[in-house]
Amino acid sequence: QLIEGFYSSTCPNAEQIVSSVVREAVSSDRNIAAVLLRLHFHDCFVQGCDGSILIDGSTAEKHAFGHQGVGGFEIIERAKTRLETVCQGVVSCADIMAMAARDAIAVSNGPVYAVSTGRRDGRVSNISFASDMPEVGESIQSFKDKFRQKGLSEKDLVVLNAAHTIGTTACFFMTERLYNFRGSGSADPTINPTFLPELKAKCPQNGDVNVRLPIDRGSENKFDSQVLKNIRDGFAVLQSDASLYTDEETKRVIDSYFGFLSTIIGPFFERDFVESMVKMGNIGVKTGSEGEIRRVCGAFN
Ligand code: HEM
Ligand SMILES: [Ca+2]
Ligand SMILES: [Ca+2]
Repeated sequence: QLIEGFYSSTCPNAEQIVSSVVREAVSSDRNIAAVLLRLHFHDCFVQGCDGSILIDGSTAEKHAFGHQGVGGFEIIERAKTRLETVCQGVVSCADIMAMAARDAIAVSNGPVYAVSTGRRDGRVSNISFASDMPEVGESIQSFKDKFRQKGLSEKDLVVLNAAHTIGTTACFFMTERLYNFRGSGSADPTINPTFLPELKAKCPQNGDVNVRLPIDRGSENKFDSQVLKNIRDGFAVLQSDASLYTDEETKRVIDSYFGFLSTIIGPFFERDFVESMVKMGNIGVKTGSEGEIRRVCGAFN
């Protein structure tokens, strides 16, 4: 139901406005690209891609534990404010996030693609509705189930997790993996032994959990398939990423991008990523007369 260029007559500059807001934000802080990409994912996984995550208030969804560390709200609001001055009440906050994620990928040297629009903003945002968010320490089976519930395959699971090719994580998400993996009292055995001391040095036990480290070692600002190589070689930073190589099915997906013929006949990571992003951007969308077009992204009308 979404279409490319939904705003081409009602707000012809919509995409350009979002893109310039994203570019400005990224030029003052590179990591904003990753933040915006993650924001769209977190929006889509709870109540669909409907802006539910943007609502302010103490009982709102954004405060759910599953959304820990999510940000970029002020960038979306800035784009919304500019859009309201040129086309009042036309562009949804849900679409702004989808466009911003697309632009964030592009500015990180990732694939450029047309984003479909026409999403409307939801009227529900509740702190207790975020249980669909996958959390870093869950099992691979649980990740498969949670993606499957959203209509996403094992391949989508792998390819979308490769969004971790850009961005950072707080040590907060590393503690269990480094010091008490699944209750073992020691580190995740899949961590390459040459990498473990490096990770432990960055995130010492009982150290500051707010310290951040790149998720894609050596390539955190570039949108590429390095993250999949890192996962294969034991250089995954997040436990959830590492778990993708502990399962036959998801392992096969990762390996498929490095096969002998993959550079010639595919599969091609960037093309597959776009395909999966488009699927993710369609989760539970509200269209037509459903929902509303918010005046500000942080509040219902
Ligand atoms: C099993 C699924 C996933 C899990 C468990 C997971 C977990 C995490 C965690 C723990 C972080 C660190 C957050 C922080 O410290 O602020 C993170 C960051 C990130 N995630 Fe995921 N993630 C998953 C899937 C995805 C997907 C599908 C996308 C997008 C398509 C995505 C995009 C990102 C990005 C771009 C960052 C970096 C954010 C930043 O630099 O602030 N993730 N993820
Ligand atoms: Ca949502
Ligand atoms: Ca990278």
